[in-house]
Amino acid sequence: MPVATDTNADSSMGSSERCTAVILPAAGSGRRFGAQQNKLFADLAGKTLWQHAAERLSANPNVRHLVMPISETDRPRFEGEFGVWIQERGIHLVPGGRERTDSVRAGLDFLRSDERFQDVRLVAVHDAARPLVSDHDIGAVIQAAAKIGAAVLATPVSSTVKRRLNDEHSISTIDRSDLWLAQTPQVFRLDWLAEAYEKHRGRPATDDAELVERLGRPVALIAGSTDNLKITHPDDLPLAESILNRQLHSNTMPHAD
Ligand SMILES: Nc1ccn([C@@H]2O[C@H](COP(=O)(O)OP(=O)(O)OP(=O)(O)O)[C@@H](O)[C@H]2O)c(=O)n1
Ligand SMILES: C[C@](O)(CO)[C@H](O)COP(=O)(O)O
Repeated sequence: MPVATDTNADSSMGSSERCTAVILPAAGSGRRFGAQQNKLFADLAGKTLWQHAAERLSANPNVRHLVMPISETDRPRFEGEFGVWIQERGIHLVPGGRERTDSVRAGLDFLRSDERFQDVRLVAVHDAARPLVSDHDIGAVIQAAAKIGAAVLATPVSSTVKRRLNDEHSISTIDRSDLWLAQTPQVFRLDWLAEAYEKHRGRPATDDAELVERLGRPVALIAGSTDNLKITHPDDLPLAESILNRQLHSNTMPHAD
């Protein structure tokens, strides 16, 4: 599969064909982060992680709707402490599920069940735990999906990859030359993602692209940035703070003439 690093999107494709709804899965438990609360409520430069993610996706001109699957445990906090913020941005809260795919399915079912969203052609699924995705990368993956039907952001593997065999001291090395680390947003034609979830019978999948791959559909790989990290472990938060400082600083630095 060729890797598109800069999509020359089909400019003839009108904005209506790129009308995008975002599903922002936020219903996880943050087990690996180890906090008392859902890691998505962690503070990053004065805003929570999920708010950074929601704002960045909403800033793309193709994004018309945002649906956020949440856990019922967190619902009082989302509706209380953040209720006005959510309402002002027209974010729709839906009950998430046990697995990430259950939460995405819930968001997808909500989009497909309501005529308010009949203009949607593309669905962008983005982890609420990825607060630092860039405008450029969001635009690139949406444009690629508008052209190809499906696209994911990813970064090439830059370290040697080892597989641990049965004996803990036995390992093997995997050829990394065509290996990429998938990120989100992952963007799909609505009908492709709907078909993928209709045919999904619970076989584990750690991302949504895998479900669309199982249909045999093309999925473009769009080279993204390592800045777009997923906050998974406690050490990821200070790393995100330094990345955000750099992003903010570079945006405000006067351009050298
Ligand atoms: N049942 C689930 C599981 C995950 N997610 C969301 O999917 C994204 C990526 O998942 P991950 O980073 O694994 O978050 P958690 O599942 O919360 O983390 P952990 O596996 O450590 O519990 C997160 O925004 C998370 O909230 C979700 O909406 N529903
Ligand atoms: C979807 C994803 O972010 C792509 O890398 C990743 O698979 C999510 O994994 P998680 O264990 O649900 O965080």
